[in-house]
Amino acid sequence: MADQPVSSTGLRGQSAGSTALCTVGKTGSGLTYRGYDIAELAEKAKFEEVAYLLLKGKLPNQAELAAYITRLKGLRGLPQALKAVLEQIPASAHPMDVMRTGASMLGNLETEQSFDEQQDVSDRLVAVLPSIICYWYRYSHDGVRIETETDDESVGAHFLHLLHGEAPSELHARVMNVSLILYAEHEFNASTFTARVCASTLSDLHSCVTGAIGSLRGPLHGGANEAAMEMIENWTSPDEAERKILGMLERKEKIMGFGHAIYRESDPRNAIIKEWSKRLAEDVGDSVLYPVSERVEAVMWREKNLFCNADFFHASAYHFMDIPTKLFTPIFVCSRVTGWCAHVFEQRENNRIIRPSADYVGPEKSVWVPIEERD
Ligand SMILES: CC(=O)SCCNC(=O)CCNC(=O)[C@H](O)C(C)(C)COP(=O)(O)OP(=O)(O)OC[C@H]1O[C@@H](n2cnc3c(N)ncnc32)[C@H](O)[C@@H]1OP(=O)(O)O
Ligand SMILES: O=C([O-])CC(=O)C(=O)O
Repeated sequence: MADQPVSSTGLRGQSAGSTALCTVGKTGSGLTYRGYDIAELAEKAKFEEVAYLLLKGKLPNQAELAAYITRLKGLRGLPQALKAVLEQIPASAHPMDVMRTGASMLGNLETEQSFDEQQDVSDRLVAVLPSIICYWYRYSHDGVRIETETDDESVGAHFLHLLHGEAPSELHARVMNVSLILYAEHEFNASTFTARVCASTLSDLHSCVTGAIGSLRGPLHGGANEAAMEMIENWTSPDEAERKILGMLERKEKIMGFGHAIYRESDPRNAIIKEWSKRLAEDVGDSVLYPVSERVEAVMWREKNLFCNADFFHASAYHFMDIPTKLFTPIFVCSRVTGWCAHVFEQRENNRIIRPSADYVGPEKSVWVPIEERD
């Protein structure tokens, strides 16, 4: 890569295929799912409606949505063999590794036998991923074997119910709904591209999703919401936050939750989750974390013209709902699985194996040296 201009590394700015699912940054800061603006979806839709839109190709009518919600509710149970695997994973494991193992194990137990089953497999994944992470978390941390088949109407409420052992407040269920909508889909981001590359070999859906979870785990992608929380929770006042951020910038450290590969002006998801974070801060009587987060946002803009991406205010929002930091990125998985699966369907519909070329920068010709003569 040494001779490549920085602007073209990481495939930046190059089209790697087409999609009818999503536009990102088309006017510098916009985001649409199948043509619907993210702000409208976050205000008016249920996450399950958005999942339907992405996976089935159109918004459901009332009867279709009711049937879809009932269907998802019926798919929340965990097979005994999967519970047994989850019970083996220590409390010290990273929950994203648990998600990866959970998705992979499910692929052993409920293997996608043909692409005709892809809708069923994706519905099952949407319904069961919250059960997987919460079953492991409650077993490994609290020693309880929870019943994952709740009657909650939404994926978000189901998640919070399993995590906290009681149905969530209306406010928390609402914020989870918005959060899951915001995270559902984002064109050719790293994890989705991973899923599409895997799909392009005609592999199964569980393999595509398992690979995508691995890509989402990193702090430059989905892992940034956890990394942002680990940073801001150390600061007890906006002034301290400002001093620390200036120091980090001086040392050329990356500030997690800021910047974006595609957006140039702002990430449209930020204003939405920020507003909900503010509502939650008021609800819990916070006078530190939200003001600290706002100051970090202001300093980053003033110093570097860098804006918050979707992850930054998700950190405080999730924290205010009493969600342990290490479960932040798994929630992202519970949402993005809809986008991943929809992209796999799209890839399969018009497939050619994804196989780019590389610019070779190694030695021209190497001379073989017998092993006993090597230094
Ligand atoms: C849901 C999501 O996945 S959103 C992304 C979540 N990830 C993060 O929040 C991690 C922090 N952010 C970053 O690392 C980057 O902004 C990325 C990975 C998101 C995008 O990377 P790139 O496309 O390479 O960023 P971009 O080309 O815009 O960077 C321009 C400059 O800003 C700097 N920069 C970008 N983001 C940051 C940041 N968060 N903190 C400090 N400096 C930054 C870069 O180092 C680069 O500086 P340079 O020109 O001196 O090398
Ligand atoms: O698009 C990206 O590169 C990262 C991102 O914001 C997402 O996946 O939601």
